[in-house]
Amino acid sequence: MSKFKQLYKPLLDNAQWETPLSLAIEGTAFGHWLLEPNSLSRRLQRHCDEFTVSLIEQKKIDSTMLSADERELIGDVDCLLRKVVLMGDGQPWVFARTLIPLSTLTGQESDLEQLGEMPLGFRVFTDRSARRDALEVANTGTQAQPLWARRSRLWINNKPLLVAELFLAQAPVYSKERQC
Ligand SMILES: C=C(O[C@@H]1C=C(C(=O)O)C=C[C@H]1O)C(=O)O
Repeated sequence: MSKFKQLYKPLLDNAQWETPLSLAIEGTAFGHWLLEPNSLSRRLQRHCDEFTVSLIEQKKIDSTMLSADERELIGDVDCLLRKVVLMGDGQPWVFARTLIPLSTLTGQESDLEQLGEMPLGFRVFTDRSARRDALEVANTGTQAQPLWARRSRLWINNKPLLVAELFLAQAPVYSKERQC
C-alpha cells in the first residue's frame, strides 16, 4: 500500500485546485461524482459488492506542515493526517488524504481518531450537522487521460476537516455507462 503513497501523494500535493465552474465540469459524464455533496463512500458502495477502506497512514502533524491554502481553510492548527485507499471489490478507486484539526477531535468527535478501516464518510454523514463546502477540483492527469481530484471541507458540529480525494483510473467515475 505504500506504493499508493509514493505514486499518488505527489499528485494531490501538486494539484492546481480550481473552482468547478472554471473547469466547467457540471453536466459532464463525471461531473456529478466530483460534485457529490453527500458521502462519497456511500455512493461508491452502491457501485460494488464489497466496499472497503485500506488505512495507509495516520499520524499527527504540526501546523507548520500545512500549506498556506490549507491553513486558510481549516486554520493554523496541528492536525491528524489520515491517508486511505477506498476500494471497490478489491480494486483501488480513490486515494484520500484527510486533515483533521486536533481541535475537531474533541467532544463527540474524539472517535474520529479511532476510525481505523471504517470509512470516514460513514461516520461524518450520519451526523445531522454534517455539511460540505469549499469544493475545488483539479485534473492531475492530461487532457486526453484525465485523473480527477477534488478537495473539500467538511463540517461536523461546526468543526472543520479537509478531505482531498484522487479518483484512480479504475474508479466508476471514468466508466462510460450511465450511472447514478
Ligand atoms: C469524506 C468521505 O469519506 C471518504 C472516506 C475517507 C476515509 O475513510 O478516510 C476519506 C475520504 C472520503 O472519500 C465521504 O464518504 O464523503
